[in-house]
Amino acid sequence: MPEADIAIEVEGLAKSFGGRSAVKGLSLHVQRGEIFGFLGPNGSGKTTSIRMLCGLLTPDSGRGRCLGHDLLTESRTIRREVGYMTQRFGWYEDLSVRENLDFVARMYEVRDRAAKVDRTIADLGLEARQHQLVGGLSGGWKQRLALAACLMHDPKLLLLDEPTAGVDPRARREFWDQIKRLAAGGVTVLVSTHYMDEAERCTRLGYIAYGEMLAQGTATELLQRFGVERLEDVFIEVMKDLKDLR
Ligand SMILES: Nc1ncnc2c1ncn2[C@@H]1O[C@H](COP(=O)(O)OP(=O)(O)OP(=O)(O)O)[C@@H](O)[C@H]1O
Repeated sequence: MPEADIAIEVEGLAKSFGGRSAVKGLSLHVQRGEIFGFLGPNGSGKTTSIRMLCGLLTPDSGRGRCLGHDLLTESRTIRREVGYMTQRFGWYEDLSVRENLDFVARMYEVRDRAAKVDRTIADLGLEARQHQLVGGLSGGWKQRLALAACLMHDPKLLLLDEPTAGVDPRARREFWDQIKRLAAGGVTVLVSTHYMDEAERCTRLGYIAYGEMLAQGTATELLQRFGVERLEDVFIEVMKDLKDLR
């Protein structure tokens, strides 16, 4: 596969905190334009993995590349080129929608900043509320704004950590429509989720528990491999295998 077609290729990434292992040897290959879903119980290492992939956390061991840049030596470049949406959106609640977006655009040194902020506000349909404080927006709007903000510098790789937690079904559907459009345009997406209907929308899935990637594949492959009909049952089977191994 030509290198340009691979967005993420990492081998054996590991990270411990205070002697406790959070991620144990994560290996992952994600092709450009894929939507890769991270599934796993709370505390299984999804956020830690995502932070290593976007250059925010240095792995204790392992190696690899994101968007062709070395994870260990070019983490600054990676940080500038990926869009990372955290579980908590991290808005300045006492600044307006426009001020928040302008801040993000400055941080990423977006060219034609004012025009980009204007376009983002128009795309969101938030013209009438651009001067409203973010603290007064609903959860659904904050989430839309968060996605728009992490797209301002036109990243080729999006890392989304439980991006739809706590938003209503309609907002989730709109969110996923946008993700599909972005992926069709060549953006690679890695998304962690606890929702099985979202897992079904991913091109491939990885199940993580206790810091280990226990199974990977398309939804169809995983259902066949474990002889079950629903993705949540794959999860149960994966956890059973884990118990047998311990
Ligand atoms: N900065 C940190 N300092 C100490 N321990 C940490 C830190 N970050 C994560 N951990 C620990 O590492 C483990 C993995 O956490 P992580 O947040 O990566 O899991 P997760 O799969 O994203 O969980 P969730 O679904 O709840 O978000 C947990 O035991 C967590 O307490």
